Amino acid sequence: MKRLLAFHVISRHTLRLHPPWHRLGRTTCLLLYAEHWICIEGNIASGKTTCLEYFSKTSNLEVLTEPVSKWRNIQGHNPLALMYQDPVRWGLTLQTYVQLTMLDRHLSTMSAPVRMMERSIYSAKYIFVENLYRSGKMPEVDFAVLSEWFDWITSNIDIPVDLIVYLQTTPQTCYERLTQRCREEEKVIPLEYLETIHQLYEDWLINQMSFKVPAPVLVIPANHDLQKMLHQYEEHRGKILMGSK
Ligand SMILES: Nc1ncnc2c1ncn2[C@@H]1O[C@H](COP(=O)(O)OP(=O)(O)O)[C@@H](O)[C@H]1O
Ligand SMILES: Nc1ccn([C@H]2C[C@H](O)[C@@H](COP(=O)(O)O)O2)c(=O)n1
Repeated sequence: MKRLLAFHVISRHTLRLHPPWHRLGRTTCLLLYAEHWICIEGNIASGKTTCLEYFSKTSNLEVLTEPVSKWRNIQGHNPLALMYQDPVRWGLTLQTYVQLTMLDRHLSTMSAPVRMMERSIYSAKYIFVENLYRSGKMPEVDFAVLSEWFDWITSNIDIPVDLIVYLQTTPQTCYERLTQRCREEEKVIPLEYLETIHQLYEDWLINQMSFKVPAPVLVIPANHDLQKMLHQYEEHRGKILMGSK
């Protein structure tokens, strides 16, 4: 359901940001200005950033990429690399920081009525933390601390999501794209890791049998080459951006 931004509109000066609207009455403006929050979800290297880049050219749309650069450099430390080197020791460190930075993304001031965000605080917990814990690489006490933090955040803070776009790939496709992208920290990732992440995503968003899904899910098959992917994004543009059929 869309939220009407009565107080948002006034406090964030969005009337000033969208000049043509100042000619309408305030009530009309408030009724017109509804937020639409989209989260792009998918396995590692499934094409999320590429999808966001494509939609970033759309007017009245704000794109929020995952804060990976922060995860690779916090005051000179690289918790992403540390986590891949020794997940038992550094999993909690990375995931605590991921949770904080994703929350910060969710709560950042909106500059456009439609917001497209890469992943979410939900997938951080339901996919990556869950994976560390289930694979025996996160001690129970670390998992308990992260879970209490997550439960507190999601029960006390409104984190709006209207649509989840799931880029559905095979783990093999992701493995090939990840190898081609060649991010230094990820060179240690085996195909089996991507298979586990894939299964967690499928259980969450397709089978809907693991965790609560916070919004309707639009599945886009994403094994295709770039040209076909862009074509699909165009085909689904209305559904993605406005939630229309
Ligand atoms: N449809 C596609 N076909 C082939 N390569 C792709 C496609 N989409 C993205 N890539 C490439 O795959 C790599 C991972 O894509 P990226 O968008 O960074 O994934 P993510 O953000 O999901 O990790 C990048 O090198 C990107 O250029
Ligand atoms: N909660 C998370 C989120 C992401 N990661 C890792 C996975 C990748 O190595 C990297 C960025 O992911 P991408 O955008 O390329 O899919 O961060 C994690 O470990 N925990």
